[in-house]
Amino acid sequence: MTTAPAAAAPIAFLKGHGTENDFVIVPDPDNALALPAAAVVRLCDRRAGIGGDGLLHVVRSEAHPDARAMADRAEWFMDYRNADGSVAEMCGNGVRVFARYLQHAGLTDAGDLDIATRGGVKRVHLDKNGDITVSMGRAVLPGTDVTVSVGNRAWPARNVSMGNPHAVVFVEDLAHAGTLYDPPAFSPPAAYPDGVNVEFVVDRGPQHVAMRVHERGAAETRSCGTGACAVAVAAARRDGHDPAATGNPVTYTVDVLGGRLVITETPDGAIGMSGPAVIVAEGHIDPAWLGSLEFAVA
Ligand SMILES: N[C@@H](CCC[C@H](N)C(=O)O)C(=O)O
Repeated sequence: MTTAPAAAAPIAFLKGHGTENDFVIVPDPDNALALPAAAVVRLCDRRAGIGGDGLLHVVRSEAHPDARAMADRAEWFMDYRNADGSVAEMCGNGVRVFARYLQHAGLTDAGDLDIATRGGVKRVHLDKNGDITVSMGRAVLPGTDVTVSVGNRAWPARNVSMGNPHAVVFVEDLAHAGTLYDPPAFSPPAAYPDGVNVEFVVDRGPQHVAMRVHERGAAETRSCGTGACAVAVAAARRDGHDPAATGNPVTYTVDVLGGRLVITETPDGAIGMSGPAVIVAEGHIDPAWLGSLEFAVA
């Protein structure tokens, strides 16, 4: 008598977004799933898969080699992947959606929690008004001269690191960024050896700007949290605001295509970002489809 092989267990997923920067969420506390880049690409595919700008792999820090050293400070690790399957150091909207997932799953209460990321441990506050605030750490502004170009237009850009790389460009009109299907060109190449997220920014009013973004590993998205922080700091320096020099915090409102983020930099250089984060759906991934993708259980 032959025995049929045991059917693979369905794999749970959720879908969420923060200011319409959207993510496939895959809870996997014990890090039992192998998530090769090809599987991430198909899961994030908006036609053949679930669809998302990126994927949030939810793993206990002690179960992931990239996070084990942070396990005493943060129980959960955001193993973040871009839609093209690449790994990124940090995702500001992602960490807020990650916190919303932990709350939704009953794994944390309203209040403060620490989340491990490849960009270090981030403190997240679940506000009573429904927004989520994340302490993003400090921006680094290397001061290198960078040029960004789209078509026959070129602009000087401000190089800002939020753990991941950004080029912030002030433009007269957001339409000048074009369709943003393709990554904007930049020079010199050595400024961003691993690629870059590019933000195009216009003024809306005092300490109020609007931006579009081309995200490394995803194309144009409707929001980017680390990008909004980079934009707020670049705009503040352009406008002559430096909290470290004056001792006063500075707040910028950053409008993105998918909503609004509020960014505050305090005199110690720490940057806080507030905005909404929503879980919109949950379900199960068909294991046969996953099998056809060679998406394997480790
Ligand atoms: N959307 C994110 C940033 C995600 C990573 C980025 N594409 C990169 O490769 O650095 C955010 O909200 O910060």
